[in-house]
Amino acid sequence: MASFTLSDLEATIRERARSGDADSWTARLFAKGMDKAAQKLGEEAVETVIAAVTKDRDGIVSESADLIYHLLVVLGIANVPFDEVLAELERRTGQSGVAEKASRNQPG
Ligand SMILES: N=c1c2ncn([C@@H]3O[C@H](COP(=O)(O)OP(=O)(O)OP(=O)(O)O)[C@@H](O)[C@H]3O)c2ncn1[C@@H]1O[C@H](COP(=O)(O)O)[C@@H](O)[C@H]1O
Repeated sequence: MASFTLSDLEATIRERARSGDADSWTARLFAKGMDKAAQKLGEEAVETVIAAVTKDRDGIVSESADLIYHLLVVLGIANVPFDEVLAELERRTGQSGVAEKASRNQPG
């Protein structure tokens, strides 16, 4: 079980973004802004999908790591703390996804 948490990664991203270092991928993405960061997030999502459908297990692990990192960068640029996403996930516990979807599709 990894001891590294998404909070650790979020803190690193915040620190690297502030650093403005030219050799920091994070700082470069923050400098380029949301459009570029969101584009990278989309690319990593597609690469994760490709790894999944081709049953490339190592690829799924590696592309998921890229995907999650870039999601945290996008959240950082949007000033959304990851804790807010966790709170939303917590709010959803206890309700099945199927029931939630059905409740959204009620007429009126
Ligand atoms: N987890 C990551 C992480 N995952 C992916 N990446 C970078 O994201 C970039 C993705 O670029 P590309 O799309 O060109 O790479 P690719 O997806 O392999 O694409 P292909 O070349 O395969 O098409 C690469 O430069 C990766 O190094 C990351 N960069 C940083 N981090 C974390 O952020 C920390 C700070 O990094 P810096 O900001 O670079 O100091 C690091 O110590 C890590 O903990």
